[in-house]
Amino acid sequence: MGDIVETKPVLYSYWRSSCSWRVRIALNLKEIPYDIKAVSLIKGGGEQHCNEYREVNPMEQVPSLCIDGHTIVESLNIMHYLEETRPQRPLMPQDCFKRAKVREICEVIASGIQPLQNLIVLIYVGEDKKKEWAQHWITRGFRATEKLLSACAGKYCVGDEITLADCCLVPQVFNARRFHVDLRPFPIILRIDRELENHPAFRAAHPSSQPDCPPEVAK
Ligand SMILES: O=C(O)/C=C\C(=O)CC(=O)CC(=O)O
Repeated sequence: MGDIVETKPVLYSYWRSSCSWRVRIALNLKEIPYDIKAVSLIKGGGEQHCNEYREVNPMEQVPSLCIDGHTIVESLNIMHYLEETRPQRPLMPQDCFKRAKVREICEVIASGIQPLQNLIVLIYVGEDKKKEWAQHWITRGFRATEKLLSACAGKYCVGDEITLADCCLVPQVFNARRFHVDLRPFPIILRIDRELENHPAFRAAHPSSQPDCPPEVAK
């Protein structure tokens, strides 16, 4: 035994946060055991805004991951760190062009869609307009995603292996349904989502399987 104490990673997570969900999928796929510290984004105006959590994540958002003695924020960054430090069950292809395709889908979702329908943005947009707003930006982004997937999808987003792109896609489809986006124009997105819905790593990461999921919503 050395004097390094291996502690389990801790994920600051909220059951319904699509960005926390991406990281939960990646951790599960790589079979990395972790503990969850639930941060309620709604209780008392949001626990993410309290002083203690701002020290963890100055953006006052989830997820944050404490791992290897460090705290890391931003979901894509966390997933790439996991990929670089835990090469088991790779979530990036070997081929450079395919890697670019994975990052492309991830960016379209994580930069081009999700931030526009994020809780802080919807609060700013206001109760009256928020549904139409979210539908507009998700539909616009999914049009691009569907087009990109038509060139690179196999069984999953990029080829026939599960990648970080799939970790981003599935939670965004859930959000689209939450805002009643018409998904019929997006058959490839729907097919990949269906392909993954019963995968154990995806099921275990689902909002309804989370310790902080309200009992009336949990399955
Ligand atoms: O209404 C709530 O329960 C509060 C927050 C969320 O679900 C999460 C988000 O707004 C961001 C997202 O996951 O895209």
